[in-house]
Amino acid sequence: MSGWTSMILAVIGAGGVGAYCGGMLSPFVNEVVFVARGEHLQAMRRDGLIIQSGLKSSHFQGTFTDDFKTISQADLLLFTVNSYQTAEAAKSMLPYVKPGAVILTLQNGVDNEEILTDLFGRDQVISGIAYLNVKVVRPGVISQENVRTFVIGHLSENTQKHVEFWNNLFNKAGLNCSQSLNIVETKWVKYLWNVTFNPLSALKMATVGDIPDDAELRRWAEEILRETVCIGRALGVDLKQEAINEVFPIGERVRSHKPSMLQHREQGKKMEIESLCGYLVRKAQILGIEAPVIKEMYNSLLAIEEGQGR
Ligand SMILES: NC(=O)C1=CN([C@@H]2O[C@H](COP(=O)(O)OP(=O)(O)OC[C@H]3O[C@@H](n4cnc5c(N)ncnc54)[C@H](OP(=O)(O)O)[C@@H]3O)[C@@H](O)[C@H]2O)C=CC1
Ligand SMILES: CC(C)(CO)C(=O)C(=O)O
Repeated sequence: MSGWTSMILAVIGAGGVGAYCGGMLSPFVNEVVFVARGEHLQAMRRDGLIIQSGLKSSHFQGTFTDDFKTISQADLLLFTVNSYQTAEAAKSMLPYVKPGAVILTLQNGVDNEEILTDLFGRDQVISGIAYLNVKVVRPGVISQENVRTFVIGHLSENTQKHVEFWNNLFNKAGLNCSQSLNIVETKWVKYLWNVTFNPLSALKMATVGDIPDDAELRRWAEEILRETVCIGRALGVDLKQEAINEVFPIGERVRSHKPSMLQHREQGKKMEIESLCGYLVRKAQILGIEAPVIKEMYNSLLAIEEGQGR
């Protein structure tokens, strides 16, 4: 791969995570194409992208578009749509991704990689985790608070050089990034946490700290964790006991946090139910594993979303 400064970066889904990363990376590449839509796109076209971080507000320019043809010259593609949008966005970009371009997904969940590699092959996709707290506060404006840490890794050894490239680019832009030699396992460790806390918090409108404080909610969370570990291990993921033991202590450190699923419910937005619960329900069924609590979460959350008119 040539130097960063000659590279074109396309952000597929320039909402919170995508626009934040695209903006931060923009001084270090030749051009950034931000793929977005709706009012958020209109605002960025009119006023550029604004990122608010603490008291600082920064302004970024780029190509703002909803036309996937515009990504055809991109060398690097950052894939940051919500997981329920993955299949549709990936199919829309498929005809325009040039040979040799590398796609990095920073989405939550563990099912997006499967969809992307089915379409693009394992040598064109790498995976990562964003430990971030960003959101679109109003069209064209992203807020970022506290952490900004990333871990990325290959899905095929042939792409390790691309991982090193992205890792250097992120660090150059001040986005603390490290590499994992087993990104699937690293993603599952974050997934264990998300599955334990997000669905329950959305269902009960509870903060992270409310869950261990209530005996019944804690018992459910423990069951969800146990079922998820069972499914993960049956899928061949080496989930270590130390990582499992850390799930509740991490929850204690972020007691007042409202997981993204709860935030989405409160805002009347679609929740990542399929990626967090549906995926596990389907895998459990294929593997012949009992997962009654996850199944219950899944059905209850779908009913809530249905009730919201979706
Ligand atoms: N926000 C955070 O702090 C973190 C989020 N994540 C994960 O990152 C992923 C993205 O989250 P986040 O950035 O918050 O989500 P956002 O909803 O803010 O961003 C996704 C963006 O992609 C756009 N989009 C989706 N499909 C298309 C399409 N076909 N064409 C054009 N634009 C499209 C959406 O538009 P529209 O709104 O119109 O659908 C939206 O603007 C999720 O998996 C999330 O769990 C991970 C860590 C932290
Ligand atoms: C890590 C954390 C808590 C960051 O918001 C998250 O992934 C979520 O809320 O879904």
